[in-house]
Amino acid sequence: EVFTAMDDIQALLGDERKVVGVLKDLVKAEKQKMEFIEKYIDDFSSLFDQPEVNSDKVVAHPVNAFLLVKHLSSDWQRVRHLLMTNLGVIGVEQVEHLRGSSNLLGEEDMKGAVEAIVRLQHTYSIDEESVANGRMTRTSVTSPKLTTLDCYLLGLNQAQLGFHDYAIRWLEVSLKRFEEDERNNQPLFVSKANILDWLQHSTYHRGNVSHALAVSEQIKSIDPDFANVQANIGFYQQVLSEMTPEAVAAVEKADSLRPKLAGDGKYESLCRGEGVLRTEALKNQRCYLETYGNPALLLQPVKYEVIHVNPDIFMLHDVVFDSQIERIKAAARKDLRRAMVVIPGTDQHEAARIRISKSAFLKESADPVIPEMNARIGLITNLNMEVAEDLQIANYGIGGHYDPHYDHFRTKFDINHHQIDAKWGDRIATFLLYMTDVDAGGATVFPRLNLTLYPVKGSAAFWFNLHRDGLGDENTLHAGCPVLSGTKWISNKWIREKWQDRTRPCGPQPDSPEWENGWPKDKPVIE
Ligand SMILES: O=C(O)CCC(=O)C(=O)O
Ligand SMILES: [Fe+2]
Repeated sequence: EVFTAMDDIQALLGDERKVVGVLKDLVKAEKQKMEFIEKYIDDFSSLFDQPEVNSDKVVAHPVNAFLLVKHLSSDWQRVRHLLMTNLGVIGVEQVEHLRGSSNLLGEEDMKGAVEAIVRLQHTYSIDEESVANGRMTRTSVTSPKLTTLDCYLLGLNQAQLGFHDYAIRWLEVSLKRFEEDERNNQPLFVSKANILDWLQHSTYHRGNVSHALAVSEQIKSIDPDFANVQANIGFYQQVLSEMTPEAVAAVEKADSLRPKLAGDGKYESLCRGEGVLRTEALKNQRCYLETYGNPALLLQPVKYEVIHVNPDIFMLHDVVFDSQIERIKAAARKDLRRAMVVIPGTDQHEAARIRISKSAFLKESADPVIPEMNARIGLITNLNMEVAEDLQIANYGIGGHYDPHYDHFRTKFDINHHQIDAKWGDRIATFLLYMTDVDAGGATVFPRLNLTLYPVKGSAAFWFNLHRDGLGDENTLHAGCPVLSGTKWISNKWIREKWQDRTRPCGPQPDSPEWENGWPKDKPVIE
């Protein structure tokens, strides 16, 4: 896996500001060029296009003769030079030099960005008008109102990705904006027939042949020569002639009920904040201070917030310094940037670079901050770090998310999972450090427990994946919600099963013996 995501976009931005500067100069130069040529034309006209004056008489005037000679000699030389200088070519060279080959984004990147918008609309139930009007999020960062062409491109890319219901919604917005532009005499950068063409395509894919036919006929009335319009009409007529009127009516009815925008799964609803922050039973008791009797923690005990009991889930607060987080990020960037260079000997680069999330495991040798972190995690979880995996760093890109999953390998259906090595065993616990606050979205959710954990920079989610008898706890199913706005950086430490008996005794009972009435024994509540 490669590491790019938001960081990569930041890098693109710097170069792009220079590119825009170059283009501005270019437009200015091109305007001056055109102004001179226009003046060249006007000079001639003002000299000779005098009504009721004979051209012969005009050139008999010495000044006019001079002006005509000037027009044909020195002025022409200047115009000739301007016409021969192709500012466009110069501009292209400058821009491509500034961007460098690694900053060329392609179709895949476009698809990635479009897919992210679809996922965010779906997860957070955001309609396209809100997106198109710059009201996608309620954060301080806004987006501009989208143009007809923007909406059209979103629609056609969604159609190409097979999200036909979303495509239709976006193409309809595009159509509305097109008609507005037309009424207001605004320049049109896409034709109505093109918008309708993708609309008929997606409409057909949703099964509504009669409507696809109607849209195609509309295209034909605008432009009878539009590519494939005649063939499509013939095809749809053919398909319809083979359908019973009841079947046609049924699809029309089904299609007229626009699909629900919001994902109705538990995962999506928790991402939208429809869950709880901790179990009901823990409403009045939240935190205790933990030292594990360890002198190293006496001066600064760890603030354990109890989120859930069986499976045991905690939020640990203020576990690292911001300066440590910055060092971890820097170490990850250094390690991961190598993966995103152009593939040698080709002009290809990693596809879809702004998509989803990227991650990497960092060895202790990567940077002194890594062993420092590992030791700190051992101290505050009281678990043995000799049997833990390397620290994993992840950065989520636009719409980046992680579908519901277990961190453990062993299930009751697969007790000999190949990833459980004999020496270390399964992943007994997960320590998930949030290295950023997230503006909107990006929560960690537990669908079976109705829980939503919001990322807080410097806090860590910490939970046990295994029952005391060693079996994976299915209630630990969890997911990372799509990032709606902002950046999400996390570190994961997966701690293995072996040698953890001292602090996490195993036994025949699946659940924790240290708990009493939903609270850890002997821990005074603090607020
Ligand atoms: O991003 C999150 O909040 C969850 C990540 C996760 O579950 C994982 O990386 O295994
Ligand atoms: Fe996970």
